[in-house]
Amino acid sequence: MFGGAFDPPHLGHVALARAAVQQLGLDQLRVFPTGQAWHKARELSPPEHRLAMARLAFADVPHTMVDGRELQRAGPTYTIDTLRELQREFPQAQLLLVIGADQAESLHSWRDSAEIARIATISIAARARPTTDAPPFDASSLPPGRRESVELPPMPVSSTEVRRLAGAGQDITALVPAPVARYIAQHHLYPTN
Ligand SMILES: Nc1ncnc2c1ncn2[C@@H]1O[C@H](COP(=O)(O)OP(=O)(O)OP(=O)(O)O)[C@@H](O)[C@H]1O
Ligand SMILES: O=C(O)c1ccc[n+]([C@@H]2O[C@H](COP(=O)([O-])O)[C@@H](O)[C@H]2O)c1
Repeated sequence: MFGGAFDPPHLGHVALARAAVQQLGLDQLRVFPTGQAWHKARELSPPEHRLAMARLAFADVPHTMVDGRELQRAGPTYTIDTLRELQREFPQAQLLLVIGADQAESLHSWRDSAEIARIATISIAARARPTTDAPPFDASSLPPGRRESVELPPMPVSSTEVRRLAGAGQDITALVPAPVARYIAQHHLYPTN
């Protein structure tokens, strides 16, 4: 399971997905665009756009599919709900939760985080800090459970930066897959405020 707002999906997400499939030997990676992100201050772009962009972004990643169920669920999105559904659907499967190091730092505050860590192997990818003088991400508060690491060269890209550049009318083609850049332009997403 790899969840995110994907507003928009960028090359860091795609590199992380590829590395996770390869390094963790996954039979399948399911990408879940978040429905209502209770933990984000800003309102996310409409679900249909984030779903369409995720499908474009991850189309060429082996063993990977986009699963839109969190977008259809009423109320705030909780990862534990999705993991419980996956457990019921695939009772024989070993479940892994793929997250960036920034999310690993706050996972202890997610709903039912101890149960998340019991159900799924927490698989953490390194993530560059927004500024070079900031301390490294700290995953010491993770609840007990199985762990994996996903090696990823630091990719200093974020959806925030893509939105900022797009809003300023600047080139985003080095930061997002080409079909996503075209989609953003066609649908006039992220206009300047
Ligand atoms: N550059 C990156 N390197 C490693 N992991 C990343 C990177 N960008 C995002 N992730 C991980 O991908 C998942 C989904 O991230 P999300 O969709 O929130 O992107 P974001 O770039 O952090 O967005 P925003 O800037 O809007 O907060 C999270 O687990 C996050 O840690
Ligand atoms: O379940 C929770 O309480 C919870 C709290 C924060 C984040 N998450 C999930 O973590 C994933 C990455 O979140 P984000 O903020 O990096 O887009 C995404 O799938 C979110 O739904 C989940």
